[in-house]
Amino acid sequence: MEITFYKYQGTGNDFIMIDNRQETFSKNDTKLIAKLCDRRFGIGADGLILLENDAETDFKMVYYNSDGNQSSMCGNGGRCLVAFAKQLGVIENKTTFIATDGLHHATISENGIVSLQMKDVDAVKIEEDYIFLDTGSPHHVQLVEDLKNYPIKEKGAEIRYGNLYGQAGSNVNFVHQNDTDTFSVRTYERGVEDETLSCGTGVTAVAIAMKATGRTNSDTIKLNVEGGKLEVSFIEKDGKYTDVFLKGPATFVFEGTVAV
Ligand SMILES: N[C@@H](CCC[C@H](N)C(=O)O)C(=O)O
Repeated sequence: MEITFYKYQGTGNDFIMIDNRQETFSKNDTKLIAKLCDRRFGIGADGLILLENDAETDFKMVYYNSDGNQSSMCGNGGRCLVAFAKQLGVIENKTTFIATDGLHHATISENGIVSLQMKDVDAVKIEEDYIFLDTGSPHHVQLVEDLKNYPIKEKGAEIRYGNLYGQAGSNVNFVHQNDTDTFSVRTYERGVEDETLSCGTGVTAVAIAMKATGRTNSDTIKLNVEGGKLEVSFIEKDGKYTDVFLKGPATFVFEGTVAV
């Protein structure tokens, strides 16, 4: 059997997109999904995303990490899925879709910039040397001195598999402040078990964490990631974050078919 797939990337976080509105894809085949994401034996990607029909919204998002397991919300993947939905003709320039963490509203510009509304954040756990919050996926955030040379995979895995986060683990974001409203971020991603070039829920967590700890007074924050630039904006009132938007490019790379 052959399946048609579309490869997208959002600031270097890359995904296999599949139109599963006919529900023909083997959704529970963890080994197949991991093989499709494998960068030597498969197509290669940080994750795989299914676009499915939904009775109440434009479409449903189903997200898998490259380990083949279904996971929590993917911000860059959500942005790429909006662009994919437009390419398929499912939407024009705005949409509401459902994902594992609830409803998401989004717009896409003519030049492929997607602004995705993320879930509200009511709880930010501030510790002495790190911050933890959930932006649709769990994120550990900590500032480091020399981000450029920091051992991301080694230190990220220590935290991800350490005692802090138990069986579920967490994504881990290492941060450097560049100026009053700009930060550089490198992310170790749970379920990829390596550094990715960008993580959308991760930079959203960093932006909120930097506001919550007084590192910035801005409500629109620029994030430099290894694969490009993203922007996060929000409304903060009494430690609650609403109208949270993740904005940046979502790019179609190629279309193909693969034997499964
Ligand atoms: N790259 C994603 C995050 C995907 C989910 C994450 N790896 C997890 O399992 O929590 C993003 O852009 O948010």
